[in-house]
Amino acid sequence: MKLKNKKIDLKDFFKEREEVLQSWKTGSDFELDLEEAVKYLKGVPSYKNFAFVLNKAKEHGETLIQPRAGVPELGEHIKLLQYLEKSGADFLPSTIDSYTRQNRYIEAEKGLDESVVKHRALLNGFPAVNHGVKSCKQVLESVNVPIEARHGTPDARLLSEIIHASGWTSNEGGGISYNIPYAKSIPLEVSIRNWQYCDRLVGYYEEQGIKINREPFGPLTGTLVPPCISNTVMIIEALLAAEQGVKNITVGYGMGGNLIQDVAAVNTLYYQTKEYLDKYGYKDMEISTVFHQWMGGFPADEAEAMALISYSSTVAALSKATKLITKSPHESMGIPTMEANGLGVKASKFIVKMLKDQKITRSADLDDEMELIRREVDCLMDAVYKVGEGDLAVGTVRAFEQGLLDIPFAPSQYNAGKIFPARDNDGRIRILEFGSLAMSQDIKDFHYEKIKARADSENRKISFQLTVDDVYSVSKGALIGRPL
Ligand SMILES: CC[C@H]1O[C@@H](n2cnc3c(N)ncnc32)[C@H](O)[C@@H]1O
Repeated sequence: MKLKNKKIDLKDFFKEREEVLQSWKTGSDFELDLEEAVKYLKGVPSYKNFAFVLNKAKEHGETLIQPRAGVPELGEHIKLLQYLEKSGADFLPSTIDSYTRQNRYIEAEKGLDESVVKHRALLNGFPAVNHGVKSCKQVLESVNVPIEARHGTPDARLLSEIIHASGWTSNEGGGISYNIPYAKSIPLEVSIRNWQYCDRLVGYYEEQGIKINREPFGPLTGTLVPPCISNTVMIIEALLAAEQGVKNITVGYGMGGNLIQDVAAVNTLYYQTKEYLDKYGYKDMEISTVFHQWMGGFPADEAEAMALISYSSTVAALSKATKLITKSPHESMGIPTMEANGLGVKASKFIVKMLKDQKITRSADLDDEMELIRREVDCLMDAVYKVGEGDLAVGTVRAFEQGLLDIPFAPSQYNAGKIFPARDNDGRIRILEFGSLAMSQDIKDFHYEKIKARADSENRKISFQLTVDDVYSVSKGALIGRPL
């Protein structure tokens, strides 16, 4: 099918839906009949509707807390979510396992069965497709806050059908953000088209009067991603979703580490997402932002990990992001215990409450950083529309093919991987090697100057070593990877 950024015709959607529901046995559950699903979704109380709770938080200038969490067994997963709700989570996830993310439902089934027999988690998340709608409804009915599916799935069509029919009113991901950082060999035109389907399903529910939130995955590879790149991907995915009828969108940003740059990035992300949605005719959009606590390497020491979680929460609160995705003191080891996950929620909530009525004073420095990000994003967006001859979906595929868009440290063969970031003397993420990134010369010169100043202050030449040192520095307790 020829990719284009156009709302999928309902007739074509229903036809494709038949195939999607046949891709695993739980797809034929009666509860997936759309009338059934609409009826159930209309019965979800507003305090468990993700879009409703987000809109309210935005109105009151609140930053709400959400962890990641998912274990294979239904009973254990419910216990985990109830514990995290008690720890103060305003939203709950269900983090989906890696087999499900690759549509490998046979292995997910085996892992789930073995987990039940051995009463041990043998999957790294909750296999929602294998559980099916009935069990996913049980998860929702066991908690008192909204639930979102969090995963990393290039083809999330069946997963999205099942979680929404189960009353989970938010879904994370997108055709770029759940492909390039997660998969090696999925063509972008495939993942973008799959996510147009997921967004069209949300558009269908919106047409029935049901609000559903969509959250593109902001951090991408979570390693020194320049704000202009993640913001551009967010704006593209917001535009693609809006074309399919999505109305409630949370655009995301992964903490970079420098306070001013992070606050600038979140605020510019919000304003430019709104600006581009307005510009392309999507007027009645409800936009919010989500800040992800540090996504790079974590210190092993639990006190240092908690300090990093608290610092991340401070930045999130000062950026006035609508939502904050938390980490735990077990981050450096892997999936946290329930208790450790709860500690991350509690500490984050405490900091956010302490900063509720405080804000960063506007300054020339903050304004300059916001203006820089705005100009960088405009350069990239202009290039995408140009190379796509006006079509955003086509432009995105071609921009990645030509390296005009390029995400650092991504595994995908469809990503050029020629761009290298490094921090400047304040620890702000700059671009050391631009590859073919579509950026104006004056901006390139600015980045060079900033990195040169840092290299000079460290008495060393500009080289890829700066990038390498910065990849590891935070886990070693410093923002900038200075020579010893
Ligand atoms: C995007 C990567 C993040 O997701 C986290 N993560 C992945 N799977 C789970 C999981 N099953 N429970 C809690 N956190 C999880 C992981 O610790 C990392 O912080």
